[in-house]
This record gives sequence, structure tokens and C-alpha cells, in this order.
Amino acid sequence: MKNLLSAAQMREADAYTIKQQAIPSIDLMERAAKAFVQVFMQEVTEKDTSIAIVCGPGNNGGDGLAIARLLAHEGYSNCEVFLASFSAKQSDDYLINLARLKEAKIAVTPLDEVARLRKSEATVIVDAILGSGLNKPLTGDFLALATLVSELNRKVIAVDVPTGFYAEGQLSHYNGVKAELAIAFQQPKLNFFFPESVQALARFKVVDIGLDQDFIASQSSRWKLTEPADVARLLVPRKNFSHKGTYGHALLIAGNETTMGAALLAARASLHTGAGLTTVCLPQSGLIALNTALPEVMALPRTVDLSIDVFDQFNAIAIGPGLGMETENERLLEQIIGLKRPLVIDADALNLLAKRQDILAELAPGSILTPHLKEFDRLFGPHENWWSRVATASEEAQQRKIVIVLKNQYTFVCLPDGEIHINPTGNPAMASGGMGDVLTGILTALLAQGYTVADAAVLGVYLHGATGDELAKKRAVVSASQLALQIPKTLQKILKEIK
Ligand SMILES: NC(=O)C1=CN([C@@H]2O[C@H](COP(=O)(O)OP(=O)(O)OC[C@H]3O[C@@H](n4cnc5c(N)ncnc54)[C@H](O)[C@@H]3O)[C@@H](O)[C@H]2O)[C@@H](O)CC1
Ligand SMILES: Nc1ncnc2c1ncn2[C@@H]1O[C@H](COP(=O)(O)OP(=O)(O)O)[C@@H](O)[C@H]1O
Repeated sequence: MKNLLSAAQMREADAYTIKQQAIPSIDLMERAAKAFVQVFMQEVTEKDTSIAIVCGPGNNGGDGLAIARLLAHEGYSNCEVFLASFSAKQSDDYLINLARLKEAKIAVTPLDEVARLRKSEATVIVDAILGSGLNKPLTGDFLALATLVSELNRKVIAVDVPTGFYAEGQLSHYNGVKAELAIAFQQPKLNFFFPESVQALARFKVVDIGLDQDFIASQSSRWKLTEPADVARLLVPRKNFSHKGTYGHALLIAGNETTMGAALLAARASLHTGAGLTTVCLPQSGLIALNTALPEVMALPRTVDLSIDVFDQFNAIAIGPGLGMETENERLLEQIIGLKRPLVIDADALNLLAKRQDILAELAPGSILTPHLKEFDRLFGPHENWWSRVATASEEAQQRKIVIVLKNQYTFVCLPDGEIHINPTGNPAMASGGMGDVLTGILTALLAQGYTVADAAVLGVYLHGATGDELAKKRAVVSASQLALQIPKTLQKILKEIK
């Protein structure tokens, strides 16, 4: 997994690399500019596109100047360079690149008045005004320029980050540049994974600028990004001479009169994630549907006189999808939590726990909660932004020694040891009902097969999103049923990569 560093740690990585590789900072800047240009050329393929490169006074602006020279070298013939120097002091590497640009006979236009940019007819704007050096809110000329860049409504491609964007911390009242794309150096910024970043960028790409990998890996950071190599390492192939007993028995306590589908979806996902056996504990009225739709799955009718001993036979238990909020379900949840076994808790079970904090306190360590935003806030109180929500999730996970899977486009898997694993897979085609039920089925099947709680959570969330990504290559909308059926293909793909 990739260790995601803060902006301050990234500056240390820069400094370390400069020393360790004996590479002057101006050469590192050149490397960064070249890496940017490689991606830029894929984005803007027409070399006569009119491009405005707006450069601030620091190293972000220095990158912009180097980018302008490299683009001219690549044959982009219609570039204008604007200098947003204002009153700030210019960095050394900025000045070197300014001299190089002049040597290359490329003209620059100082923006002594911000409004001069308005006359530009560029269809693409490269935002190299301020980058990760941002240390105070935008005001004055910088704010006016950032506002104008956004207002011009051109395709804005930001160098490293859009001007005004903080790499981490709360992004409440964003007043910076609105970019179509940010081409970030070395690693994605933490805030790219937070929903509030839509105010600043539509998408991002990351380019490697060769900072010291060992140094980055050695830094202490609670933030991790799950990578394909991690899931390939975690996933265990099925063994020779194995049988259904080898892969555990998953139980899903789910479904109600009008939400029986949730139970079927979770069961379908458990089946296709490879649990040896899957049983659904559902109301009597769901039996025909279950037997018809999923003949491989067994049923445990959910009657009021259900003996609690019956739960001993299962290797992993989930409760919640489509369960319903009735008193008898609340009682059942209390009994199940009373078993003092790790559980997967989703949907209505989370909503019931929001009302019953006394039972929540009894939850066994090693349990997994899978809330979306609303379920999370119902459980742990309202949050004004995602940064504080994730902070609470991590604190709760540590205090209760549980895993909290806080679901979103980028799901945050908060572990009891304080690590927060950001999941990069998944896409908006998956934003439809039942998707969370499928995730619960996946997680329960992985636990039944003997994966540790942390591994099951990281692997399961990745698998869920990766399956959605594969389906979304050919579909604008992906349904939960389709996703559940496709899981074995994703598993096979990951296993092939191991070989
Ligand atoms: N080795 C390195 O350090 C590398 C840095 N690179 C670039 O360097 C950038 C960071 O450069 P800098 O640290 O020079 O900083 P910036 O270029 O982001 O900002 C310039 C200066 O503006 C001032 N400033 C901050 N917030 C302001 C505000 N709201 N209003 C007015 N002035 C403000 C700060 O004093 C800052 O140092 C990265 O984003 C990246 O683009 C790349 O060249 C790759 C290598
Ligand atoms: N835009 C998106 N990008 C990535 N994943 C998404 C997106 N929208 C939804 N998902 C995933 O789908 C699931 C939805 O869960 P949830 O809201 O509980 O659905 P439901 O209650 O309908 O089953 C989560 O795992 C979430 O990460």
C-alpha cells in the first residue's frame, strides 16, 4: 500500500531526494515539468490549441515556466505565458526558468492587472499560480486572478493542485481555481479523496517525479492508499483438495417484507465471493424468492422463537441489509451482539444501533461497521464536513477496536490501529440501491473464509469497487445484481496477476 504523506512530509521527501540523488532542485523541477507535459499531451492533442500558462511567483510558477518552454519544444505553437508575480518574492528556480524562457525567445506577459487575462482567447489554461506552498487563504490579487481563471470557463489544467487548494485539512469555503484536471506530482493529495474536492477539480492524475520511494515508505503516516499489489498479496487462491467446508459458512441476517431484495443481493455476493456455504436468516415470506433466485443458498427462517444457539455453526455473521426497524429485529440485534462475536453490521442494524447506543457499546472488538454518510452521522452525530467525519470514524474504530468502513466514492477503511486505508476503486455508475448490500455479502464471505478483519475490509472494499469499474467500462449504470455476478471474474483477474 502506498504511504500517503502530508504536504509537509512531501517537502521533506523533496529535500531528501535532492540530497540523496545529488539532484539540484532546478533539475527536479525540470523532471516534474516533463512528467506534467507527458500527461498534458494526452489531454490536449491538437498542437495548435491556444493555451494560456499562468505562472505565480514560487516553484509552482517555476514549473509553469518550464512547462511553457517544453510545450513550445513539443510543437505547441499557440502558447501565451502570463506572470502573476504581484508583490511576492520569486523563488530561485522560478527565476532560472524565467531566464531559460527568455533565452528560448518565448514572450511573457506580466499580469500587472489581473483583468489582462480576460483578453486571452486561450481555450486551455494551465494553472501554475500557487501550488502546495499555499499557506494562507487567497486574498487580493491572487484571489481575483483565481476567480477570473474559473470564471473564464476554459478547460483548466492545474499544475500539482488548483490554486487555493489545500492538500489536506478541511476544505469548507473553497475560493480557489476550479480545474477540470489536476496533474499532481508524486502522489495524490489527501484532499483529492474527499467529496468537497469537487469544488476545486473534476479529476486528477498523478505523475511520478522520482522522489525517493524508500524515504516515502519510511515516513510515519496513518493514511494508506490501497494498490493492486496489496490485494494481489492478500488474496489467497483456492486450494487443491479443498471442499465447501474449507471456505466457511456465512450467515446474513437480512431482508423484510418490502426489502427482501437486500437479503438476496447480500447472499448473491457472498456466494460469488466464495463462501463455502451461505445461509440467509430471513422472514418466512422470503423463502420462495430465495429458493428460486439462489438455489445454492440456504435459509434460516426468522421466527420469534429462533434459538440463539443456532448461530454457533456460522464462521461469520452479518446483520442489517433490508432488516427493518421493528422491535423484534431490535431484540434480535441485541441477542446477536450479546453473543460477543465479531459481526458485520450494516444498514438497518446501524440505524437500530443509532437508537440503542447501549447495545453499540457492547459490540465485540473485531466487528465491521459499514455506514454510508447518513448512517454514520446517525450513529456518531452530525458532521459538517468529511474531514471531521473521517476523524471521528478513526477515533471510534480505535476506541472500540473495530473496523469502520465509511462508504463513499473513495471509501475510507478505518482500522483499530489508527490506519486509514483509502480505497481507489469504484465509480458513479455504481451509485444505485443495493450496492451496499453486495458489499456486506462480500465482506461476510471473506471473513467466513478466514481472512482477518482488516484484510477482509481492505480487500472486500477494493474488490467491490474494482468489479464496478470493470462493468462500468461498457455500461453507464451498473446494478447491484450485475456486480455480484461479476465478482468471480475480478477474483480471477487478481489471481492471474499474482502468477
Ligand atoms: N522540489 C520541489 O520542491 C518541487 C516543487 N515543485 C512545485 O513546487 C510547488 C510548491 O512551490 P512553493 O513551495 O514555491 O510554493 P508555491 O509556488 O505554491 O507558492 C509560492 C509562494 O506563495 C506564497 N503564498 C502562499 N499562499 C499564498 C497566498 N494565499 N497568497 C499569496 N501568496 C501565498 C508562499 O510564501 C509560497 O512560498 C509545488 O506545488 C510544485 O508545483 C515541483 O517543481 C516539483 C519539485
Ligand atoms: N460514486 C460512487 N463511486 C464509487 N462507489 C460508489 C459510488 N456510489 C456508491 N458507491 C458504492 O456503493 C455502495 C453503496 O452503499 P449503500 O449506500 O449502503 O447502498 P445500499 O444501501 O443501497 O445498499 C458503497 O460501497 C459505495 O462505496
